[in-house]
Amino acid sequence: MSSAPVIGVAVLLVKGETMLLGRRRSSVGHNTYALPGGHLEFGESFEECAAREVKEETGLDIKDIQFVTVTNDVFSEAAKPLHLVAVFMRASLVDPDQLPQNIEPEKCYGWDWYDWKNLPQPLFQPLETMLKKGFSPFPTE
Ligand SMILES: Nc1ncnc2c1ncn2[C@H]1C[C@H](O)[C@@H](COP(=O)(O)OP(=O)(O)OP(=O)(O)O)O1
Ligand SMILES: [Mg+2]
Repeated sequence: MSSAPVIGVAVLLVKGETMLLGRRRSSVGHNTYALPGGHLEFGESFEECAAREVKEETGLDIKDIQFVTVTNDVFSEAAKPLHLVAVFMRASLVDPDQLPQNIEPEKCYGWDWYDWKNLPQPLFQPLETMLKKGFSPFPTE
């Protein structure tokens, strides 16, 4: 049986040459490194969802939230198959000195900043898909 596609919002939170990633503790993409993010709720804009999910998961306050790209992935081998449309938003910190907190430790092993050129593996599939499309948050590189 298949269910309707899910819309997720993923936030490329960029600080210098690094981005914020956490290792997932959720069933889909367990143990993979993912951006902060989650379900788009009824009536929300992508920008609102990005700010809310980052706040809920890390405590961080973000600004300059902009649409980047969208991915379309099917996790057919998952225990509960999932069709995920992920909307990628880029953002920066309101206060560059603010530290991420692991507010939902049951869903994430912890947040850290990773060098864009040396990302940890494995990455969550939508992020992998986005990178394969040739996207870079640091276009001057
Ligand atoms: N970084 C991400 N990249 C792509 N999709 C993501 C990302 N984070 C979450 N999603 C998608 C996949 C999930 O099916 C869905 C829900 O996110 P998930 O992190 O599993 O729960 P959540 O607790 O953050 O969201 P909610 O509270 O809305 O259930 O959103
Ligand atoms: Mg999440």
